[in-house]
Amino acid sequence: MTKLHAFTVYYVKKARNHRWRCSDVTFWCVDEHLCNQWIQALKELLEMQKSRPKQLLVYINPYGGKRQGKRIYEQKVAPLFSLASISTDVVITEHANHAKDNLFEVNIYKYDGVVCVGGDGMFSEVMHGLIGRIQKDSGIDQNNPKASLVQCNIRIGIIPAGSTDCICYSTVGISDPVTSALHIIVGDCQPLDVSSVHHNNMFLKYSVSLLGYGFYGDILKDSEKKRWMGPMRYDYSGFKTFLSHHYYEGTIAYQPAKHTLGSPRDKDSCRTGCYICKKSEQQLAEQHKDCGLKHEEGEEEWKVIKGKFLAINAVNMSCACPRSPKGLSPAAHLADGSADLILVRKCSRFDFLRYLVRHTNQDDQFDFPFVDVYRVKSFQFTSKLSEDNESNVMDIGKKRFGQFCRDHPACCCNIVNSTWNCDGETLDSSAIEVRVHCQLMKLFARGIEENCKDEAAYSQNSAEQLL
Ligand SMILES: CCCCCCCCCCCCC/C=C/[C@@H](O)[C@H](COP(=O)(O)O)NC(=O)CCCCCCCCCCCCCCC
Ligand SMILES: Nc1ncnc2c1ncn2[C@@H]1O[C@H](COP(=O)(O)OP(=O)(O)O)[C@@H](O)[C@H]1O
Ligand SMILES: [Ca+2]
Repeated sequence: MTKLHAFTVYYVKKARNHRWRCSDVTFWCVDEHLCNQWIQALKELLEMQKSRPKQLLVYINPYGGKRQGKRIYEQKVAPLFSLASISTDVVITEHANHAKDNLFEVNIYKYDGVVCVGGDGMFSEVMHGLIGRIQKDSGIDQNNPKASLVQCNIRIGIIPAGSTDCICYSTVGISDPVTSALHIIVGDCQPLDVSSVHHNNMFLKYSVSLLGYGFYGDILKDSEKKRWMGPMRYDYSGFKTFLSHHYYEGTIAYQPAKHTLGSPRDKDSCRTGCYICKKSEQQLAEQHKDCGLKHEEGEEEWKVIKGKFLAINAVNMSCACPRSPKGLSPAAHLADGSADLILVRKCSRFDFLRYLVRHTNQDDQFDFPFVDVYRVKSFQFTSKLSEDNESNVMDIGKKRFGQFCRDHPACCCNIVNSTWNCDGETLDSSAIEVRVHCQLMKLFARGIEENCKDEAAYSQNSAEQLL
């Protein structure tokens, strides 16, 4: 009988396992003026949310993971962005390094954030583009391993469409494109530690998830030849690498992270609004203030370990992913200015398997006599082979034996080098120097939220997050 007026509110609904969904509710009203007042008030409230992005630059890797990046973005993400009035410039990459190079050319400062659709490798590319561009614009030389890098305030959003998607999983709690899109829309912000990797005063790469030598380096190297297999390539190469059971000899020197409150053996992990990250960042800033710039990090205590290792893993975050929901170091922190250095010494195949299996269950993977874990702010690695080469102890017999071993990898010998797996990209050098830069960049995420047991709390919270 009477004409009804209406408006629809779209909001975030929290579902199980850290999944977010977009839901809507329509309000009806007979009074047109009242209806418009409500719409106006809601628009003004949204306008006040300054952390929400309005303009985004999007890079899509059409070949990542199961090659679904373009479809995922167009079908699941773009409609949400347009609902939230976010305007986008979309680049579908045509080759590796396209996104990275592009970030050095475009006016990045007009965007509120950069979104990458792909896996950890694609994220790494975008991160290198952004951090590299900011350093270039600020006149910082990335080749200087001691340079104090300029923080990047342009946030990166990850729409997972890759093979491992560990960075997304470890910062959101799930690899789900819709959940990640909603975190971008509500303007979440999660600072992230970044490690710089150098060799002989030459910048090689940045790393945020896994920097792995031995087991994970060998898996990556083998799996690159099997890209056609998609994400399965890692299981195939993982199995092969497990059987080959290579160990590598080398020396690690590290500086313990004294500013952090936590330890890698803690029972509690990094969660939204993490107190340990906040406190550790403050203490690090105070240390820097107290010591002034004259305090050289090189002067601080270094600990040295020599040995034969099946794997050397340095992680800036837990590295949780669907394959291992608790990750390589379950208590690692996203933004405490430290990395967890995990050393897995030579052991039997059976023991190594026991170690691997503990990544998938509740048992402690550090509780083995052949596994050590340290929280560090920097470390260096030199393989036995490069040490020998550098000191010119070139034994012809050893060289021949090295050749023999390359031809017969089943012999498990330790003469050849492995490669470093740096967030899913291989590094050219085996000798590296690594330094953690506290909170160098920011993501559109909020860390993993504490599991909410009470279902009612989900619906109560949901109303706060209007789109
Ligand atoms: C027996 C089962 C053991 C399962 C152990 C699983 C441990 C998984 C830890 C994964 C840490 C991942 C760290 C993240 C790395 C990514 O940055 C990086 C790049 O990702 P992107 O391709 O998306 O760009 N990904 C990777 O380097 C891949 C890591 C490979 C993980 C697969 C490991 C499978 C191991 C299978 C061993 C099988 C032993 C079987 C013995 C009978
Ligand atoms: N158009 C493209 N063609 C080929 N390689 C690309 C393209 N765009 C990005 N890449 C590269 O592909 C690599 C893997 O991408 P990623 O999205 O991480 O997929 P995956 O998780 O399957 O490894 C990255 O190193 C990236 O530089
Ligand atoms: Ca960290």
